[in-house]
Amino acid sequence: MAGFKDKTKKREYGEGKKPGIDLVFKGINYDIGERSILKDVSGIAKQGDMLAVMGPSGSGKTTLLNVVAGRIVADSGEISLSGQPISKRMRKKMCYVLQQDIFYSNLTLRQTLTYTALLRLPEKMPKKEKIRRVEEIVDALDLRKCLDTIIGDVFQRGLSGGEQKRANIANEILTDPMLMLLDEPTSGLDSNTACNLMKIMKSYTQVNNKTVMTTIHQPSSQIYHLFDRVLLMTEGQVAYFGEGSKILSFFSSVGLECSMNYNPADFILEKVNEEKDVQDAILEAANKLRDSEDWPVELHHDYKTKQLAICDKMTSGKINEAYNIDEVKLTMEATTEKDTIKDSTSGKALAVPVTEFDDKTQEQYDDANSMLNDNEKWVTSWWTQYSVLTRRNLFQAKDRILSKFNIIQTMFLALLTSLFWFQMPRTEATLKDRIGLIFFTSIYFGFFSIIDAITAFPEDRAVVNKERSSGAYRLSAYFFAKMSSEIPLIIAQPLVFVSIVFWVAGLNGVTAYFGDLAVIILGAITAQGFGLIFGASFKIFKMSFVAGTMFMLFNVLAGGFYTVNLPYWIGWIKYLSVVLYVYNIQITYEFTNAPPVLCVGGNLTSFPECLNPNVTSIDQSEYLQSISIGWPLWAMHLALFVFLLVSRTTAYLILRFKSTRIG
Ligand SMILES: Nc1ncnc2c1ncn2[C@@H]1O[C@H](COP(=O)(O)OP(=O)(O)OP(=O)(O)O)[C@@H](O)[C@H]1O
Repeated sequence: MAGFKDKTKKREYGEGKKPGIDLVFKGINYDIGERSILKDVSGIAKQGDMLAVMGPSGSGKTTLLNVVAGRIVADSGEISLSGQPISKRMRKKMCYVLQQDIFYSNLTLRQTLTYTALLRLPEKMPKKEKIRRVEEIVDALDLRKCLDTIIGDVFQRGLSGGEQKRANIANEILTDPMLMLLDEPTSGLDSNTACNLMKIMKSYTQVNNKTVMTTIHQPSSQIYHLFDRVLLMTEGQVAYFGEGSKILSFFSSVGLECSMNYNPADFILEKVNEEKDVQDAILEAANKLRDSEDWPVELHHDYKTKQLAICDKMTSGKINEAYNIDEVKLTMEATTEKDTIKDSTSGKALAVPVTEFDDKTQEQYDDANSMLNDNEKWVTSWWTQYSVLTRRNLFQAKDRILSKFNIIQTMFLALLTSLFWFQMPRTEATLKDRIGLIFFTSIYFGFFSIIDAITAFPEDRAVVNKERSSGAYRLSAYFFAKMSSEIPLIIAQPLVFVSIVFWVAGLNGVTAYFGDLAVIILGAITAQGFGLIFGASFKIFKMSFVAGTMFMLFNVLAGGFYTVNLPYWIGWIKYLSVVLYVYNIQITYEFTNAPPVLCVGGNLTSFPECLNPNVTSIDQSEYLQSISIGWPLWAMHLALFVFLLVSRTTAYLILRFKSTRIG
C-alpha cells in the first residue's frame, strides 16, 4: 500500500512524518453495580505503533476502548494524550471504528465517503482537496474497485464483508485522526482478508505516524506480529502489558512455555483461560512487571505531577524552561538513553520523548498542541452541515420513499380507486360513495407517511448516533435537513394519486383539486412528524410500529366519517385527530361552489326538500353542515399547521433529550 501524506500540512518533520500523539491510560477502574468490569488497567499506545488489546470474551476489551473513546466514564483513572489530560475537544482528534459497519445501505461507497468528507473535513479546506483526500484513502485501503458499489445490507447485496470493514475504517480515517480506536476490525473476516486489512493498517499507521489501539479476538500469528504492544486482559485485569515480542518470555517466567511454531496469540489466550491458579500466577507476574525496568515511565505512579510540570512549560511554549524546573532537577542523558529525561537525584526516568530541544522540536510541540487544543466545536458551519445532509438524505430517502414497490403500490391503488369510483354521477345516490372516497384519501397518505417515518428510523438512528458521537454535525442541522429533504419526496405520491383519482372519480372542479392536494400533502407531512415521534420514543421497532398504528387508528375513528355525533363528554377528543381536519377541509371543498347534487326521485330520497317536485337538487351547504365540524377553511388549515408544528417540535425535543435519542 502506498502511504499518503497530508499535503495540507505546512511543515513535515524528521523522516517526513507529522508529529503524532501518545496515548496513556493509567489505573482505569470501572464497575457496573457490584461487578468490577475494569480493575486498575493501564497501558500506552505510542505514535506510529499499534497496540492490541486481547483477552477472552467478556474480559473488558470493548469496555476499555469505550472508556478511552469517552463513551463510558470510568470510576477512576487517568487518560492523557501526549501528556495532556484528555478533553472533549481532543476526542475530535481520535476516531472510533465500531465493530458493526453502520452506513446507509443504499448509498454507494463513493457517496458515503464523499458526504463524510464534506461533513467532517474543515470548512476552509477546498472541496477539491476533500475529494482528493477521499481518493487517497480509497487507494490506501484498496477500495477503488468497489467505489461505485452500494454498501448493501441483508436485503440487497453490496460490498463484501472485508470491503465493508475497510469502508468503515476509511470513513473514520478521512478526518486524519491522530489516534484510531478499532473494535474488533477483523471480526467476521476470513484469515487472509483479516491479515491484509491489518497489514494495511500497520503500514498506514507507520507511514502517517498514527497511534492505533485495537481490540482483537484471536489473531493469526502473522497478524499478532504486526502489533508493537499487547495488552492482555482477563476478567477486567491486566494479564500482560508490554512489547508483543516479549510476551512469550513473560509467560515463560511464570513457567508457561509455548512450543515452537505455535501461534503465540492462541497460546496466551489459552493460558489466561485456564484454571484459577494459572490465571492468578499470570496476574501476579503481571503485577510484578509494573515494578520492573520494562514498565513504561509514563505509567509510574509519580509520573503525572512531574510530567504535568514539564508539560505546562512546554504547552506554554517554554520548552527550554522545562529543563530547569527546580523541584525535579532534570538532566538529560541524551548520550546513553537518548529518549529519556531523568530525575538527577533519583536517576529515575521522568519523561519521553525529547532528544534535543531545538527549534524543530519546538515546532513539533507547537503543532501537536495546536492540533490537540483546536477549539472549534464544529469543523463545518451549520449551513454546510444542513446542505450536505439535505443532499445525502434526499438521495438516501429517494430510494426508500420512491422505491419501485411504493410506486407500484400507489399506482395500483390509484387504479383500483379509479375503477371503484369511476365517474360518479353527482346525485344524492352517490353521496356516501363520494365522502367515502374523500375519507379514504384523507387517511391513506397519513398511514403511508407515519409508517415510512417509523420504518426508516432505526437505520437513521444508528448512522446519526455514530456520526454525532464523533462530533460530525449538530442535531438541528440533521433534523432540518431530514424535514426539508423528504418533503419533495412525500409530495410526489399524493400528487400522482390525486391527479388521477380526483378527475377519474369526478370530484368538484379545479379549486377543489388544488385544495384537496394541498391538504392531503399537509396531512402527510404532519403524520410524518408523528412517525418521527414514535420512532424516536422507542428503541424497539415493534413498539414504535404498534404505537404508530394505534395513533393512526385513533385518527381514523375520530376523523368524523364513522362517528359524527360522539357522546358529549368525549366529543372534544375528535379535535385531536389530524384526519378530522384533512377530511373536513376536503368535504368543504367538495360541497362549496359546486355543481348541483341531483335528488333521486320519489320516496327514495333522504332529503325532505327533494320531496318538493320543484326542487331537483339537494341543499349542499345544509348537507355539509350535517356531516362536518362546521369550521371555516382557514381555521381548519390553522389547526393542521399547529399539529405540524407541535409534532415536529416534539420529535426534535425527544431526539434531543430522550435516552434513546440521536446524539
Ligand atoms: N451494561 C452492562 N451491564 C452489565 N454488564 C455489562 C454491561 N456492559 C458490559 N458488561 C459486562 O462487562 C464485561 C466486559 O464486557 P466487554 O464487552 O468489554 O467484553 P469484551 O472483552 O469486549 O468481550 P467480547 O470479546 O466478547 O466482545 C462482560 O462480562 C459484560 O457482560
